[in-house]
Order: sequence, then C-alpha cells, then structure tokens
Amino acid sequence: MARALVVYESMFGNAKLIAEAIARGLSIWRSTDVLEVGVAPDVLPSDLDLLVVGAPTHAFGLSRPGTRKAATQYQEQVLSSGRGMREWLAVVAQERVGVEAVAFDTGIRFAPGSAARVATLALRKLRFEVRYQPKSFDVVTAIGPLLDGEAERAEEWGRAIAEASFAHN
Ligand SMILES: Cc1cc2nc3c(=O)[nH]c(=O)nc-3n(C[C@H](O)[C@H](O)[C@H](O)COP(=O)(O)O)c2cc1C
Repeated sequence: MARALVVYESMFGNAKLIAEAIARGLSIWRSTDVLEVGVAPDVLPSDLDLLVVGAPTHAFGLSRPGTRKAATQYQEQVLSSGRGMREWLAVVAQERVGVEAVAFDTGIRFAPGSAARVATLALRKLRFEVRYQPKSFDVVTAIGPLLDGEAERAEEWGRAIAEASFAHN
C-alpha cells in the first residue's frame, strides 16, 4: 500500500493538531505515520511515496534556535524542544527519486511570511516532487488555539492531496 509520512515541528501543539488532521485525511488512501521532527528518521523509508512537513511560522519563516528559545517565554515546556524543521531538512536524505512532498505551516492570520514557503524551497532543493502549493493554517494568538474549522480544513486538504497524488501515480 502507498505510504505517507507527516513530520511536524510544534511548540504549543497547534501544528501537531494540524499534522494529525492531515494524516486522518491522507489515511483514507494511504498508510500514514505522524512523527515529531525530533524523532523523525534522517533517512526516509524506501517505500515512502508522500512526505508532508509542517511547522509554525517563526519570524516570517522556519524557526531557528533563537526563536524556539523565545517560544519558551510563552510556555516553559514546548513540544519540539530539540531540533526544528529547518535542521531536519538540512540533513534528511531519501533513498529513491520521485517521492512527492508538500509543506504546511501554522501562523497568525494576515501576518506576512510563511514557514511552509521556506520548507517548500528546501524540499525542492532536496529533489522531492513538489506538485502542491504550501498551505497555511491559522491560530488565534501565538500559543493558539487554532481558528475554528482549521482542523477540518486540514483533514480535507490531506484527503485532496492523497486523492490527487493517488491519481497521479
Ligand atoms: C518566536 C516566535 C515568532 C513568531 N513569529 C511569527 C511570524 O513571523 N508570523 C506568524 O504568523 N506567527 C508567528 N508566530 C506565531 C506562531 O506561528 C505560532 O506560535 C504557531 O503557529 C503556533 O503553532 P505551534 O503551537 O505548533 O507552535 C511566532 C511565534 C513565536 C513563538
């Protein structure tokens, strides 16, 4: 069966909820795992055919050690307390060509910048097949919660990606 992996970075749990909702949508078509970026493998499974990456927008892009430290001023214990998506994308390797990939982020509505756009550039550099536009999901304040309906929108997006990529392969 086709296999998908959702890798997320999340400080306060919002991107994690979106990752899980996307996985619910994907799992209609694919066997889907969800992993926090700190425990994601550096070499992707050889049978993987779709990678979804997601992270909170920090300072208009992907987080850095300094922005992750700043997040602990909002909440002492954060979920992604180790490496972030930027660091994982700098080391991750895939064993075969043709793996599709797509990125999402969470952020404050109408704020400029997007972690998913930065991640998409990294995915292209890593030679993933990037066919789908990055997607942003909104939080009410920096620590959350998600805006009403965002988890449902994420699940629907996951389902649409799975259907489109299933049709393509
Ligand atoms: C240090 C820091 C910088 C941030 N910078 C931005 C930003 O540039 N644009 C934005 O929309 N949100 C920004 N935010 C809000 C985050 O996007 C928000 O905390 C995140 O989406 C929540 O998801 P999480 O709970 O998965 O971390 C920032 C938050 C922190 C802690």
